[in-house]
Amino acid sequence: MPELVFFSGTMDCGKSTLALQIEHNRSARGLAGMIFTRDDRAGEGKLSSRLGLVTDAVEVGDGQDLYAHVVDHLSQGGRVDYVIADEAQFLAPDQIDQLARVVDDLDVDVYAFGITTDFRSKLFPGSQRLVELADRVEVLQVEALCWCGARATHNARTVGGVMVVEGAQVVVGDVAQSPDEIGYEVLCRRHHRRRMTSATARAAALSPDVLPVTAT
Ligand SMILES: Nc1ncnc2c1ncn2[C@@H]1O[C@H](COP(=O)(O)OP(=O)(O)O)[C@@H](O)[C@H]1O
Ligand SMILES: Cc1cn([C@H]2C[C@H](O)[C@@H](COP(=O)(O)O)O2)c(=O)[nH]c1=O
Repeated sequence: MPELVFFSGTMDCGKSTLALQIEHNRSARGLAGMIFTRDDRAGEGKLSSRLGLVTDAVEVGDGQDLYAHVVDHLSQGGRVDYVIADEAQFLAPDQIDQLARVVDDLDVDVYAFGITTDFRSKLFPGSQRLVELADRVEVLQVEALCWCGARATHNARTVGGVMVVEGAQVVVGDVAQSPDEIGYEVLCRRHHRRRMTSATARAAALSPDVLPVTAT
């Protein structure tokens, strides 16, 4: 049975790498994929991984009907054996419904990849719809780690290394940005709740308040 699978995790846990591996293994066996993405860091119409691999993809626009896009391709004599949708958190809920329709009405597997929650730990609307509709939600096996060594489960947005909680839901960016840019850091829940990033933890450790007191 074809499936809608949602591969989810924090930023930087290997989702795009897995998407590219699925694409590689299937295309190596002569299968034809339709690859969708939206707002990848590498630029328009790209699906990229931090391991350096990149492939071309269809850049999804506002209001674009993904089911109609696949049907158009098929009706022009193209083949679609599977669909990959990266950065799926940026898709609209309607577009997730269209991907589910691709599975149900066209008998095509759809593999969607994305982060579940934003920097405020709120669900992205597209990810919420995926959780609601997917046949399976798969959490990636390679765990990203918080600075404390615990499994990272949350995405923090940072400015100058300090976690911020105000701002637009969508700001394309990366982990390990230069200090003056908006960046992201993955954290465990405990440190996300305490807004403690690696930089603020380091600063706290160096603060005289927490240095051992020596008798003079
Ligand atoms: N230099 C490196 N050597 C080995 N693995 C790396 C290197 N850089 C990144 N990675 C791996 O790539 C993962 C990020 O992959 P990517 O597909 O870009 O993540 P995502 O799409 O989930 O944000 C990291 O968690 C790490 O495992
Ligand atoms: C937490 C969060 C992230 N984003 C953006 C930042 C990146 O461009 C992508 C995630 O990409 P990745 O391949 O999973 O690293 O999402 C955002 O716009 N808003 C957020 O709250």
